[in-house]
Amino acid sequence: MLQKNSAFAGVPGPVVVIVMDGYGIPKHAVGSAIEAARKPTLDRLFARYPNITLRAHGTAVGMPSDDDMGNSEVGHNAIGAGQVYAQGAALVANAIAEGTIWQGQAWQEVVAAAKTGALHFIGLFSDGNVHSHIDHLKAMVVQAKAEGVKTVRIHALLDGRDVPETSALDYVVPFEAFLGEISTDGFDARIASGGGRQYITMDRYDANWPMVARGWRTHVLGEGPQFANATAAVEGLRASHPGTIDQDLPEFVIAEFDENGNGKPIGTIEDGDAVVLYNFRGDRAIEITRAFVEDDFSEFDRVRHPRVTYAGMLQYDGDLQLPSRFLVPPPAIRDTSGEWFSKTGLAQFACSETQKFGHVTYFWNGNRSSRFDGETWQEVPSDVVPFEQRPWMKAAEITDAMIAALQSGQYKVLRCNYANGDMVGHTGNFRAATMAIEAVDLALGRLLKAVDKAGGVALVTADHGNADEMFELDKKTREPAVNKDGSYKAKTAHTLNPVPLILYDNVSGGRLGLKQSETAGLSNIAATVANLLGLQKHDKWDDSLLEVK
Ligand SMILES: O=C(O)[C@@H](CO)OP(=O)(O)O
Ligand SMILES: [Mn+2]
Ligand SMILES: [Mn+2]
Repeated sequence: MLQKNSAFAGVPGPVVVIVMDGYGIPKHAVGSAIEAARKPTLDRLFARYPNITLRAHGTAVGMPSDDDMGNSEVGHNAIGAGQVYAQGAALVANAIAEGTIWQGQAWQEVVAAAKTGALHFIGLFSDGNVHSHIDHLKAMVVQAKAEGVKTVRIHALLDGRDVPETSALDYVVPFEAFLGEISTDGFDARIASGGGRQYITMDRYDANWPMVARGWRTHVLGEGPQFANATAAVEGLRASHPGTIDQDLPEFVIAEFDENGNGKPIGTIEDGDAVVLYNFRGDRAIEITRAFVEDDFSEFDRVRHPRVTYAGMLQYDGDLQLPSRFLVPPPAIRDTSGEWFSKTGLAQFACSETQKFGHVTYFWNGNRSSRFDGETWQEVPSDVVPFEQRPWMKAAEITDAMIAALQSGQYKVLRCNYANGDMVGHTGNFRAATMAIEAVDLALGRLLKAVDKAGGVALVTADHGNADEMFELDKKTREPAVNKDGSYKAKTAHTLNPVPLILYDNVSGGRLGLKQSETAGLSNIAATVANLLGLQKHDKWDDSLLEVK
């Protein structure tokens, strides 16, 4: 149980944490959908309520370096756990640098299997470091050759979401050159299939299984438009789908062609092969993993289920042991706020729409898929549409659910995530992103009234930036980069900007404030919530930011 706090007895009503996904504090007005949005509620909050900025990227959230942007996994892990752990990106990089990954049983089993079959790598093909890093893939290909593997096939998911929106060839061309150079002495490594990450394979939270089914048919069955290599595939698909950015490109299969032009896929996945999913982040890795490892599987018709030695880069879900074979142990996130509020007997409510549902549940609770006692989780089904067409997403419905939960009087701690700023920010559509922020603002206005009625307070924050920077920045000046024709290049990725923390409090009579410090970050939120509840923080949690006058 968390102990009572002598400095402050706690607010009368509940404490609500509101995460505006992808809402950073912009450095430039130009290109910021947040600056451009009409947002009277947020303007009022910033003007009248205590607010500070929090670090939400780099080492402050357990990423390898401060050049790494934040993301939902590390952000929600830090908020929920109140602590910073070295995250997947850092753990894998270290395991490779120190060579421990090669000594592990999982890698050895993969290599053993691949000596008779082929070794397949499936994953996000960029250096975004949100789900994966291409350097990890490269290191594994080199090591596989050194350990006597003969055939490597790569199934490359084009990014354009954590890296510039049409940058696929910046990765594919040098990588195919590297594979060409290393394919000597009987070693044969090639890209065998791929497609846009938002079109195949990398769905999350059961939002769109047909996406995973398309990935399966592409990678495993070798079905799809055929090309001679991945460079030709990207060029060909761009020509046939003008204006489509990398993340949305359709699937492709690499084939060898006979003299009649009939193509035979070079890398279907067969019995006896080994498969490594080299993404370290779990949300978008779980569904395709299930398709490989489950005997009894009904999400889609696999047509053929090859018996393979399957390994994840990490274990993506510790509760479900998914997958059972993994190359690097995941961060052992313990003593989360969800667990300790539960042990203290507080009823908790978590809500978001499908796209972010796991963020406020699974990531929040330290990559744990089961509930703690006293937790209620409510999912609002997301639309399956390009989100620039519906920038309001489910903000209204999430708000309805939160208001109902507040009115029920059942919950002492509530949390929700508004997906809009992030999901629409990722489309690169400035106008839609502006509307996304306006939708969140409208929702917030309604939700905060219900917080007042319940005698509670809210912490309004975000997990990382996105909509705050909708144009690529010049690498040197860090200002929005201008194309030759004076236009800007759309940016789809997260940002390195800090995020707000606003204390919406109409109950303490102005006694409560927030401490700004240079190190204040997302991991300070859990202790702040505890203090607002009149409780001391857990020893493991980073300090509270609450000031009591
Ligand atoms: O869409 C995703 O998978 C990531 C970007 O790669 O975004 P977020 O971390 O906000 O979920
Ligand atoms: Mn996010
Ligand atoms: Mn995002």
